[in-house]
Amino acid sequence: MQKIERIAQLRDFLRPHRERRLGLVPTMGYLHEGHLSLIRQAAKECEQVVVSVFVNPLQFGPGEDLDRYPRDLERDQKLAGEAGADILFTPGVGEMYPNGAKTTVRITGLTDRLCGASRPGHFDGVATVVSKLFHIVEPDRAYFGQKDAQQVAVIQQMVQDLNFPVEVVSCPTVREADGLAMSSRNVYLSPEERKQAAILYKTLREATREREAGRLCRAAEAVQFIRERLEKAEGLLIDYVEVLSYPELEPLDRLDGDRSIAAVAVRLGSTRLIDNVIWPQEEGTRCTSP
Ligand SMILES: Nc1ncnc2c1ncn2[C@@H]1O[C@H](COP(=O)(O)OP(=O)(O)OP(=O)(O)O)[C@@H](O)[C@H]1O
Ligand SMILES: CC(C)(CO)[C@@H](O)C(=O)[O-]
Ligand code: BAL
Repeated sequence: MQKIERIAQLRDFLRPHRERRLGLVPTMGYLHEGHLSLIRQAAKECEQVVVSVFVNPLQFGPGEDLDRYPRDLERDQKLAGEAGADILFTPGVGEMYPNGAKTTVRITGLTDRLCGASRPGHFDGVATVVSKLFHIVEPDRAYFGQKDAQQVAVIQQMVQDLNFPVEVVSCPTVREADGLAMSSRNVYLSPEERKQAAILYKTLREATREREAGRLCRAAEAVQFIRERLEKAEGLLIDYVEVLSYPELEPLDRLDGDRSIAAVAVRLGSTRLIDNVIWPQEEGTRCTSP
């Protein structure tokens, strides 16, 4: 496993191996089983795997947790290597944005809702850095987690619109034993908040069961069902609860037609957590540009 910090060095390293199928797993580091599942999937499908670790300042808003975002490159290198990564790409901010960030990639529409609405500019930052990573690495496949379902939809749209020759693979959300979606930010939770956090997936699962039993037929009913339960949880502040079409993220009436997403974002103390389920339930998707 090679750790590379410089873009030019990464390109030199990859150049002689361009005939090999190359997988990219973009991350912000502090790796956990969720990330490792993406790396293992990439290693299964690709002959060479690049994992990027870059805490991208562009996707953090003012007052967000850029400065305290957890970091441990040494541990990331060990875990990524064990999971099957060949290269850990760890550029600094100056390497990625030597001129500041004068060029921005913006996907409209899809980014108006959910985290796009509650974190203005977030997806501009994500799309900009992911398009840079696609240009730098030129992967055949790129792996993302369904935990960040809106991010997957946004990247798929970007790949189609900008004709990136890359297949976007979305992988199922990996969860703790009590159902909490793994996230680097879970380390911010106090022991009490950590217990409370299980309510997110518990509620989404209950809603899924109700929908499958035919007792939740409309998006508005599902939103109300989820909201009512989350509102009862002590110390938890709802950012959003939405049920939309997926991946279009358009408002929906009935739930028995198109694929939909039930997505939630909450605050527990100083920690913002997100989770979602896709209805009908599925195990990740694949999408290539036309
Ligand atoms: N629990 C998980 N299961 C599957 N994929 C995940 C999980 N958590 C993160 N990922 C995916 O890993 C990639 C890198 O995510 P990131 O480094 O932001 O991790 P994170 O744990 O989601 O951190 P954050 O706390 O910032 O949400 C993204 O594609 C993300 O969707
Ligand atoms: C895709 C990503 C690595 C871009 O910074 C980030 O948004 C993330 O970790 O999900
Ligand atoms: N996993 C999404 C990255 C972010 O929250 O900034």
